[in-house]
Amino acid sequence: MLNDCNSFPIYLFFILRNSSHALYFLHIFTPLKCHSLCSPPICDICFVLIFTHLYMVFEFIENVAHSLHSTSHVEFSNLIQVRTYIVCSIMKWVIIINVFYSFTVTSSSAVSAHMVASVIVAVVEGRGLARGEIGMASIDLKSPEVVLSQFADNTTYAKVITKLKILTPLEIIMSNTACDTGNTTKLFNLITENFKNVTFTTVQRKYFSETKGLEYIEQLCASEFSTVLMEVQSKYYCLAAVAALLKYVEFIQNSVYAPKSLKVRFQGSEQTAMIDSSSAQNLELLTNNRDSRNGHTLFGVLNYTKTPGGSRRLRSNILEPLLDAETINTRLDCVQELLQDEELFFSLQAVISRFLDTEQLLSVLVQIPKQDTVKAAESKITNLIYLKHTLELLDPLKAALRSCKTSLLKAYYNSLEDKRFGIILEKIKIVINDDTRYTKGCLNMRTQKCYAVRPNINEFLDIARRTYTEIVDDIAGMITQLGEKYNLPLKMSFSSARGFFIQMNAECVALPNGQLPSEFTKITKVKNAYSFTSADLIKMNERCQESLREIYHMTYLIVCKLLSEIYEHIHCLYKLSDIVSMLDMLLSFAHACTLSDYVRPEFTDTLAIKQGWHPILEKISVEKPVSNNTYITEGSNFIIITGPNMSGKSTYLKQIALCQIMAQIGSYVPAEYSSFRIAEQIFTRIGMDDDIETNSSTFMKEMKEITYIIQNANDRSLIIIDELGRGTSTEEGIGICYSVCEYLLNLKAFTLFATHFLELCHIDALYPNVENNHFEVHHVRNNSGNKEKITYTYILSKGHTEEKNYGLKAAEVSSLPPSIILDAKEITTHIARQILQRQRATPEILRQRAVYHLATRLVQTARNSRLDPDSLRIYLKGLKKKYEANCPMSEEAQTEGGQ
Ligand SMILES: Nc1ncnc2c1ncn2[C@@H]1O[C@H](COP(=O)(O)OP(=O)(O)OP(=O)(O)O)[C@@H](O)[C@H]1O
Repeated sequence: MLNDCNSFPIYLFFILRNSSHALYFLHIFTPLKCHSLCSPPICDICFVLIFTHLYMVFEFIENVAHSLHSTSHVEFSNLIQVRTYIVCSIMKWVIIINVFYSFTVTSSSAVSAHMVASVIVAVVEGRGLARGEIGMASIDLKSPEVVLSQFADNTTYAKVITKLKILTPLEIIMSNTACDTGNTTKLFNLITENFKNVTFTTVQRKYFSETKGLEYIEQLCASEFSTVLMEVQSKYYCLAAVAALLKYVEFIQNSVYAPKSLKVRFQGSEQTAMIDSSSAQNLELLTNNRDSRNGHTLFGVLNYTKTPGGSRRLRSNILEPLLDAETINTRLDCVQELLQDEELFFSLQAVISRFLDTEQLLSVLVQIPKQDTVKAAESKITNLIYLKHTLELLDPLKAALRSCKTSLLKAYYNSLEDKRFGIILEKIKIVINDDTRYTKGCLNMRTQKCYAVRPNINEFLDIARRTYTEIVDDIAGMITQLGEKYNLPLKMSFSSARGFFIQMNAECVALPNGQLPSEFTKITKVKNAYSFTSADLIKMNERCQESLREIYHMTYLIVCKLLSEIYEHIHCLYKLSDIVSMLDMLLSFAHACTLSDYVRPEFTDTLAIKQGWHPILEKISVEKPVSNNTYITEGSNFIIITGPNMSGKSTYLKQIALCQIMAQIGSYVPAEYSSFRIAEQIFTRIGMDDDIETNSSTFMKEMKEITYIIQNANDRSLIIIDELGRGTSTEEGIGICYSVCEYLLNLKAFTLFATHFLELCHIDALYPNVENNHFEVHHVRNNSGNKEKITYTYILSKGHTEEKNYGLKAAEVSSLPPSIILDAKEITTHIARQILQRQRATPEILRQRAVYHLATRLVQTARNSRLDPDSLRIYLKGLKKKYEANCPMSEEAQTEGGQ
């Protein structure tokens, strides 16, 4: 039964006296992690509790040691005693520092706290002939939305892995048949390999039942989203997955979802652009390759969101940009209006920043706990206060949106006119006090919860509250008396861990013997502030807790009744959370634009960027990056980019992909002008400089990535390839690059291909749709005139680079010893001479090559033109045969030319 913080039985409270002991106990004696909202292996609360307990133990020993010294006249120089005293003091401080550190870390990462994984995914694969057919269902524990998907995947299971990486799951569930002893499926192996840090759970195959899945959806799906039933009725695998998922979530959360309360959505892979996980990593969309903590990512550039929902939405949009130009333009219209109307921007931002996590709120509201624990009661009351707070923000939100002009903002305004919001608020106001509101600080919130329900609704509640008030007053009175007794400036304080305690500023107080009166216990001192308690105060705290538990229990019953009355209207909150997160994201886009001169993108058949720059580089560097132009059309859809090392090739390639993603999520773009063709997939193959793998595995990684691109690319893809073939020998590298290029040239995908193999540049002679571009560098001789220095312009120009041996030049700039560079130069010249000799050919071979290249080019032109390709091919084949009959090709030319 003890499987998580949320679900441990209530009797533990009594056995262990209070919840903190219970949590502590639970974490020590159960190896399972918390499933609620804390991350494995132990949640922050329990971490602090354990340290608090350790602290108390050491404090006790320290006090004993100290009192021995003062009372029994034992020499303090007694070695054991001194040691005990010192060790305990040190341990005490270590604990304080650790707890302090844990809080600092928690607060510093508060911005990203909502990014902590909270998604559980169930995956199932078809068997026999249906192998490769994948069903997936996921639920975010912070949001009551179930997302289903079903698709066919190939043997590399790239789609499943990509989808899972986008979801960043906390836990993955699969059927136990996927890993029968000694007989694991390929999908199982791939998932466990790729998600090493994710908890993996297998459940019996019988729970993957499509009939049960359909029943679940019929029961739980809110009527507004019930059309999903039509979509998924015959999608057996996603139904099977959702059955196992919901059963499992109910089990771990120890609660069931209220009927007709969940949003259920089917997500086909065709609505959003696909970005595979390694491309997302290469492009530094969410994590920076050098430092996973810093915000030098596309997310970091665009994230000025104020709510957790807004930030989650931005994250998911970056990973899955939109495909529909109309929807994107609707978003862009909003961003434009926000940029033009400053008042609208600031008033909207002010309201949005006051919203709490609406999705999480909904998620808790639609769950019915299986056991009525104090924690469950407290959480329901808190959430009702949050709900009131959220609904009270609707009027200011509507006021901010009232004068807006764009269709999306107007639609949002109209959605907020939904009468159900008013009905819910009215019902809440009948039961809950008008001045009950969400406030910061645990004592404030405790008071709000305690007095939330109006008086005269339940007379026992009123009596309990009076008792509670009297105890709190008694505590305050007792502390004042203690202050007067000892003539000390004592203050009453409260923390959720300690309850009420006493604080004193020691700055202007001279303590007799430098010590507090012996009546005070559990003394801690941080800077100049003493915190302590007394035996009486501890007793009063317990009485206070007791009466609070009663209050919570009675309030909970009233709140549950109220919630049962408003459940039927609660689905309008899905709409609200959608509106809030979307507005937050659009405001964030507008905010990013105000910090840098971005431009509104257009959507055409051409990728044209005038003076575009890299958005992340701009954030990192002091100076604005050098901007460049890009022009890719169907007629010239394959750009080869050359240039010396460090000239800016990779940066340029990434910049284009980032601009494309920004445009497709509805953001403005870092450029003077930009037009994009909607990309259905964005693929990148970019070598990582800090790859610690061996050369051979780097090569295998390259091959895997390129295979993935070849298998999945289509005419509407954007493909970025940087330094392919660098993990093997030059000849083989060129060979691989050449054949990959030829394959990709058959597609109308927009491809940018950066390479150091200058031999590839000649491919433009065969394919008219290939264009060569290069990065210019300048050579400057130093004062003595014998050493050359390269200056990088980062400017892209037409044609391929004329630079030779730039690797050697780059090496010269580095700290490689001059003798080695001299050797390298000699060897390079020798090899180059040998290659030249091998390449020398007779005039006849040269003539035949030229004719053959012409024929191939004609075929290519025919392929790219809109003429009837079959008749043209027959005509050209005839021509070729005729030519071969009259003038047979040499063996060399034939092998080179292929068919
Ligand atoms: N447009 C730019 N404006 C300013 N600085 C730039 C620009 N492009 C690149 N740089 C700087 O130059 C450095 C090297 O760029 P990059 O890695 O793109 O070169 P590269 O040609 O791909 O090098 P290599 O061939 O060795 O991989 C970057 O880290 C960046 O600091």
